Order: sequence, then C-alpha cells, then structure tokens
Amino acid sequence: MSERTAVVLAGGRSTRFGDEDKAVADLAGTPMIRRVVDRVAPVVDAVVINCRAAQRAAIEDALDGVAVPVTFAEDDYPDEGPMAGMATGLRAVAGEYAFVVACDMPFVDADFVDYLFERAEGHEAAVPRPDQWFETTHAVYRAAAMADACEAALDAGKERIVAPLFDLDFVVVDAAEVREHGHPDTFENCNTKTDFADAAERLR
Ligand SMILES: Nc1nc2c(ncn2[C@@H]2O[C@H](COP(=O)(O)OP(=O)(O)OP(=O)(O)O)[C@@H](O)[C@H]2O)c(=O)[nH]1
Ligand SMILES: [Mg+2]
Repeated sequence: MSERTAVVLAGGRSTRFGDEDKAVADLAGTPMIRRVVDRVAPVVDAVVINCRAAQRAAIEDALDGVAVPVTFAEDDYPDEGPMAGMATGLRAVAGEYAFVVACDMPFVDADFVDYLFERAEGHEAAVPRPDQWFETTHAVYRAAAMADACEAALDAGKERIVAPLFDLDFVVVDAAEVREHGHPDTFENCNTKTDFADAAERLR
C-alpha cells in the first residue's frame, strides 16, 4: 500500500470565532487541530499542515508529540481561499493519495477516512455527499491531480470549492454509504464560540 497523507487546512482567519486562531483554540482541554491530527493519525503515514507562516509556531506547539510525522506547507500568499490552501498542501504530499480535512472538524471518523482511501483507489478522488453538498474539505484526492485542478480553477477565476472536482475522475460517496461507514458527526465543523461550547460538551 502506498503512503497515505492527511492534509490539514488551517490557513483561514477564523473571523466567526473571534480574535484567536480557532485551529489552536482549546477544545475541551486540547487544541482543536491536535484533535483532528490525533484522530486521523491511525490511518495515515504522514500529515501536512497548510497554514500562514505566522501560524506555524503555535501549531507546532499544539502538535508536539503527535503519533505521526508532521510537515508544513505554508501559503506563499495568505488569504487566497481554501482552494489555494488545498493546492499548496497537496503539492507537499509525498505519496499518491491524501485525505484533505479542515482544521475545524474535531469529530473526524478515522474508519470513514480509511473507507474514503479505499473508495479513491483507481480514481482521482472520493468525495462524500451526505446531502446536496459535496464535502470537499473532508475527501480523499490523488494529490497531484487535485493540486493541478485547483490551480486550473484558480487561474480560470473559479472560486467555488467544487469547481476542481469536475476536472477529476471522482467517486461520489453518497448518503447511504456515509450512513453505513461514517459517524454522523464526522463532517461537523466548529466555527463559533457556540460551536466550540457544544462540541466540548460532547468531548468531555
Ligand atoms: N490556506 C488557506 N486556508 C483557508 C483560507 N480560508 C479558509 N481556509 C481554511 O479552509 C477551511 C474552511 O474554512 P472556514 O471554516 O471558513 O475557516 P475560516 O475562514 O478560518 O473561518 P471564517 O473566517 O469564520 O470563515 C479551514 O480549515 C480554514 O483554515 C485561506 O484564505 N487560505
Ligand atoms: Mg472562511
């Protein structure tokens, strides 16, 4: 089996959260991004963190001692959106496939991630669609193909995060498969202080 990587997107400004960076904010005693990395560590061989240069020291600190090798892919230009961050992170991937996940998904289900890697085999992506939306920041991609597709979409002025998908041979992981293989909270993302409080209640 070739190397599997997780790319964690953390380059956003957390404006709904407030003054702090939500990536490293405390969630029931643990920085949120560490929860994400701890959860995916059993099913990947490496982790790449995409963030701004200024975030790196705090994220390194938050991830001290995690059970998987971590490298950083810093944005060349900040604030170009999650698609640019995804391209930057995916360019830093050594293996063939990568699970891309947002830093604000602390309930990510490792067994479901494992299933996504299996479903992506022989294709360029496996993207869950639990309802009408594609969960593009909780999906497995062939790293080089998705990085190319993101860059092409950005060059074409396409801003929607689904745009790169349509350049790829991608598998849809539909609602029935999500129900069968994934925990319902796996896509939950924490954006506000209220979201953190709700999540913390369930993590304590
Ligand atoms: N590299 C990079 N990543 C981004 C950017 N904007 C958002 N992201 C990441 O994309 C994921 C989903 O974004 P949001 O949930 O909107 O996070 P956010 O933009 O930090 O938060 P808000 O400001 O409240 O929207 C998060 O993991 C962010 O870190 C960006 O401009 N550059
Ligand atoms: Mg945002």
